[in-house]
Amino acid sequence: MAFHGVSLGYDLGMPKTLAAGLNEDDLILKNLNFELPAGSFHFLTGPSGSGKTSLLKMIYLAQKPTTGVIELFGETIRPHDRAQTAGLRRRLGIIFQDFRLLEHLNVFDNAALPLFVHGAHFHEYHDDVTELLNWVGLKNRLDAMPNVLSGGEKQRLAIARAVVTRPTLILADEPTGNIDYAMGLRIMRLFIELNRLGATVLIATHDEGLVKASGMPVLELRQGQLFQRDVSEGVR
Ligand SMILES: Nc1ncnc2c1ncn2[C@@H]1O[C@H](COP(=O)(O)OP(=O)(O)OP(=O)(O)O)[C@@H](O)[C@H]1O
Repeated sequence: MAFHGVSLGYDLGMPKTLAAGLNEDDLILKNLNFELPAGSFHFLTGPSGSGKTSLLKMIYLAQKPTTGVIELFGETIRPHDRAQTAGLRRRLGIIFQDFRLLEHLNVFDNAALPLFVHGAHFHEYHDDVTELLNWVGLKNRLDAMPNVLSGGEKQRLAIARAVVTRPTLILADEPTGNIDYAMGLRIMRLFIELNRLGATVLIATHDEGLVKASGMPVLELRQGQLFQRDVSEGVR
């Protein structure tokens, strides 16, 4: 995954276009050039409003950059190429800040949905989905509907659903925002394990405690620029 000269500005909720007249001060993200090597693990930090969600959205192809080019899995993203978008998205696991669970499906079916959509059969994914839900502490909630779950339980379900397909790239937006520290550490261990198995991981977070405890490198957004911060302390 790589950004080449990527900038982003918003205009009335829509990404600004060059034709609208680019003013450097209007840009949320300014001329970003960086690469996330395959198999790497990074946190993405920065003050509220610094553009973390916007940056993730561009990677998962929900937001077109104002300028520049993004490469995903070795392909240059063509924003209007729907077939390409669908193909690339299949390799992504996304944990949204607002969970995006399906209210009419129970916990098990929400977690299994990406596999079901890919044509897998219940007997093929039953054990895997159950084990994953056990890992995120939802083993006793398999039949519960999303509307009775706590914020933390919804978040853990969203995490399970995002990683159930063993995606090539995992993007998470504040994945531990609603859960306690001990469960946050457990979730981090899950991400680290998936990373060890080959997934590239990028996690936007405000949680400096978890960042330090994980000891993984940090990309920090400040005033539209991206800085690399190495975290030497911490336990893996
Ligand atoms: N669709 C949009 N239209 C206009 N402005 C937007 C839009 N989305 C985000 N913004 C603005 O872009 C800036 C960056 O927002 P973004 O949500 O990317 O930041 P963030 O770092 O993820 O913030 P937080 O940590 O609070 O979630 C903010 O000033 C926000 O108001």
